[in-house]
Formats: sequence, structure tokens, C-alpha cells
Amino acid sequence: MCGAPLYPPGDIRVVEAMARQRGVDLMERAARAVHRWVETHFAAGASILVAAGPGNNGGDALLAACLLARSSFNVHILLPETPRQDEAIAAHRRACEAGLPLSATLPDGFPAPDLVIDGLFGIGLARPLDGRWAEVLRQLAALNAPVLALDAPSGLDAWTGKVLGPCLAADHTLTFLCHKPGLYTADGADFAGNVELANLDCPPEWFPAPAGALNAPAAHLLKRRANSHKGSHGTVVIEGGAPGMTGAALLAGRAALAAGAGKVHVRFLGPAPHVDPAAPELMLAGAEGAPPASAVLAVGPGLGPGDTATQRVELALETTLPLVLDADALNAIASNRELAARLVARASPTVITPHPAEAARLLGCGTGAVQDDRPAAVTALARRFGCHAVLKGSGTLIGRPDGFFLVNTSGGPALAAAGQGDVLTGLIAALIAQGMTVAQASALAVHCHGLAGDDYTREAGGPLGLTASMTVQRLGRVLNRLIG
Ligand SMILES: NC(=O)C1=CN([C@@H]2O[C@H](COP(=O)(O)OP(=O)(O)OC[C@H]3O[C@@H](n4cnc5c(N)ncnc54)[C@H](OP(=O)(O)O)[C@@H]3O)[C@@H](O)[C@H]2O)[C@@H](O)CC1
Ligand SMILES: [K+]
Repeated sequence: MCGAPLYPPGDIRVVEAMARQRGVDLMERAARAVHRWVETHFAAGASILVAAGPGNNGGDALLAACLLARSSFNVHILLPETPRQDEAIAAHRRACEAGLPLSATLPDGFPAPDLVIDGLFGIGLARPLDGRWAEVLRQLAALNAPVLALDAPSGLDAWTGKVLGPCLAADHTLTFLCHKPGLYTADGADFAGNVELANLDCPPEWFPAPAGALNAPAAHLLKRRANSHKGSHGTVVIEGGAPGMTGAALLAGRAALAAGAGKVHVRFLGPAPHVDPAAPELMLAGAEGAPPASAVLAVGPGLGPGDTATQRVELALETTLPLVLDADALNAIASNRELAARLVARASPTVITPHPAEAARLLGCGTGAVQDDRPAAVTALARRFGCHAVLKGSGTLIGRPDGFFLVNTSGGPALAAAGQGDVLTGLIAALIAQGMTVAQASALAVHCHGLAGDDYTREAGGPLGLTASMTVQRLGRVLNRLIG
């Protein structure tokens, strides 16, 4: 279920120190990885502008420049500030000894190179880039050349994915040692381009326990026996659909059907439609009385505010059913301490699926604070409420109650559309109904939902036009493909 491990900057520094103690030169290894990457993508003789910063990110770039120049690439180094750290100082010396062309500013009329290597700032970025550095980024962007970022795009916080002031957008990022969540979540997807890892051959025993991982869920648990029937594939109950928001509950129900749930009930707070013509398989009724004894319960799509909504959430929390809480169910919990306490005390499997504004209400902070540090926010949600948390948005994160989190790498702006959250809710519920744990179902649902968006974007030539209803129609195909 977990893919490549993620380590916070402090832990990366520990590995770095361990390598130093053992006489392993990680900067040399990083430079070789850059050299290999360039050789794979460009022919000898290609012109490469290597922008090197004052720290070890710059050191990587300077050593890579030496290797590239030796392999007949046409290298020019832009070094706005003399390096201040030992390893970077040594790398600078080597570039000078090799007689590489080097300037502190970009010469007037500098022609667009075949490639810009961004080795200005990596995980050591400590504050927004301003003044001279902002101007350097502007000049590099104005060259309109492909950009390879070393470790992380300069200006992006590699852990949170937050852009700190100006940032140089990369077409590719070659990241060192381990993946970083910030390359995928928040602003990361807009600035990092295609991400590749150069692990620098560090043995796993040098690393502490990871804080998280990339999301790489398994789908084989959904494989069906020939000798099965609808009762084998679970029951989902969706509660929501207050007056004026019928569609949200229907979308969740349709998604649950499309994802393979055996039976799906949709229970409305408003008047229940007699039939859903687009999915007549759905069983529609009013949301009255206790929820059924055996099902996966999803409460929230179109639930709306008010006493009845609060009561439905309260009843849901009282059950021992696996529970998916979304949208207004989360707003009810955020505004009612007693409901929040019941969620915390709940022992049965539970997942909450807030978007950033709902997450902010649950955490009692502003949406900006959630987006400033999405890994911290998802971890706080899962820990505080003692359940699994899916923090939606670019680079959806999935938090476990013990603080471990997954970063999803599929999906994109095609999914930034009305009703997509309802689809995800129905999808998660359907996967739990088919026997997956809440953790497995959340990870697979988020991945699958993202792939449906990616498939559409590829086929349509762009992200515009994918409706939630169209996503529902794609779920079965994506899941079958993942099951293999
Ligand atoms: N970890 C590993 O295993 C490996 C790491 N490696 C590489 O090292 C990189 C990390 O190196 P790093 O720690 O020297 O940080 P880096 O990103 O070069 O920046 C620090 C410099 O920038 C400065 N500075 C910061 N913010 C600033 C701002 N806004 N505006 C202006 N200045 C600012 C800061 O100065 P100060 O904050 O003290 O003013 C300092 O001088 C990592 O990303 C990877 O590429 C590889 O060699 C292989 C293995
Ligand atoms: K960089």
C-alpha cells in the first residue's frame, strides 16, 4: 500500500551526516546522477546553463557542471553568490580549476540554452526569495528553456509544497536521496514537473522510520470470485441530499455502484426522488430512524446544515458501522463539541474526507494555515480525531491516526469540479463494503479517482470538461485495470 518513503528535512540531514561519517560523498553521487540524467535526455554539445546557489544545492550543480563539461556539453555557470559551505566551496574550486565559463550575472543577450539546470536552492530554502534572487529566477524563466531542478525547484518548500515567494517552475525535478511530499502536494505539482528520484545508493539502514510515503495502493483485494453474488460485495448507505442538494447524494450513490458495491441505498434529508433514471439500481428513501445494522455508512454529501443533519451525524457516530464522513457532516462536527468528542471516542473504522476549508474548520484555523503545511494538517486531523483523514486538494494526503501519511500522486485540475468530492465519498464506501480496511479503501479510492482524472485529461487533451458524472462512468474501468 505504501510506496517510496518520505523523510522530513531533519531526518535527511541525519542521513547526510551518516554518509559524511562513513566517507561517502553524496554531492559527488548527486552530480553523477545529474550527469546521467542529462546524457539520457540530451546529445553531447547541447548548451547547458547551470545556475548554482550559495549552499550545497549549488555544490551539486557545480560538480555536475564539471562532469558535463568533460563529456563535451557546452556549459556556462551562473553563480550569483560565492558558496559559503565547505563542500560547495570545494565544488566551486573544482569548477574554477577546470576553467569553466562562470559569471555572477547572466551576460546581456545570453542565448536561450538547450537546458537550464536549477541548482540554486534545495531543501535548505529558509525563507522567501527576494531581491537579487527573485531577479535571477525571473531572468532564468525569461530564457524559455526547459528547466531541470536539482532536488527541488528553487522557491518551493520541498516538504510542504508551499511556494515561498517567487519560484522557478521546472519541467523535470531530479530529487536526491528520497522523494519529498512538497513535490506533489499544494504548489508542488505546478512547479516540479516530472519527478525522478536519484537515491544515491544509500542503504535503507541509514534511514530512520519514515514519516510518510507516496501512495501506491494494492487493488488485488477487489478480485472477484466467479461464484459470487451481489450479497458478496457489500452494502453502502449514503445519507445526505437535503432539499436543493439531492444531486450530491445521488452522485455518491452512483459512484458506490460504479465501484462495485453490491447494493446501494441513498437516504435523503429532503424528499426522496422515486427513482434515479441514470442509476435505477439505487434504492432511494428518506433518512429516518436508525441506520441499517449491516452496511458501510457514508454521511455528508448534500447533508446541509441544521438540527436534522446534526442528528443524522450523531446517529451515525453511535453505530459500529464503518463510517465515511464528508462535507456538511464535517461542518457539523466542527461546530459541535459533543459530536467532535463522539468522533474521537468512536472505536469503529472511520474516515473523514475534508477539503482544505473543511479541514480548517475542524482544526480551528484558517484555510491558509492548512494549505501552508498540508502534511502537518492531515497529521493533526488524523491524530486529533483518532481516525483516518483524507485531505483533498492538489496532491491529496491520507493521514493515519498514528501520524503516518500518504501522498497521492495521481489526479490533477480536471478533478477540481463540483461533485467530485461526493464521488470520492461513494468510492471509498464501496471499497470498504467490498472488504477493504478503511486505510486500504481510502488509499485506493484516492488513487483511482486521480487516475480517472488523468485518463480524461490525456484523452481530452486537457483538464477542462470532466464532470463528476463522467468520472463515475470511468471508475469501473480504472479499478478493473488496477486489479489486473
Ligand atoms: N541531503 C542530502 O543528503 C544531500 C543534499 N544535497 C544537496 O544539498 C542541498 C541542501 O543543501 P543546503 O542545506 O546547503 O541548502 P541549500 O538548498 O543549498 O540552501 C542553503 C543556502 O541557501 C541560503 N538561503 C536559504 N534560503 C535563502 C533565501 N530565501 N534567500 C537567500 N539565501 C537563502 C542559505 O543561507 P542562509 O539561510 O544562511 O542565509 C544557505 O547558504 C539539497 O537540496 C541537495 O541539493 C546533495 O549534495 C546530496 C545529498
Ligand atoms: K533547486
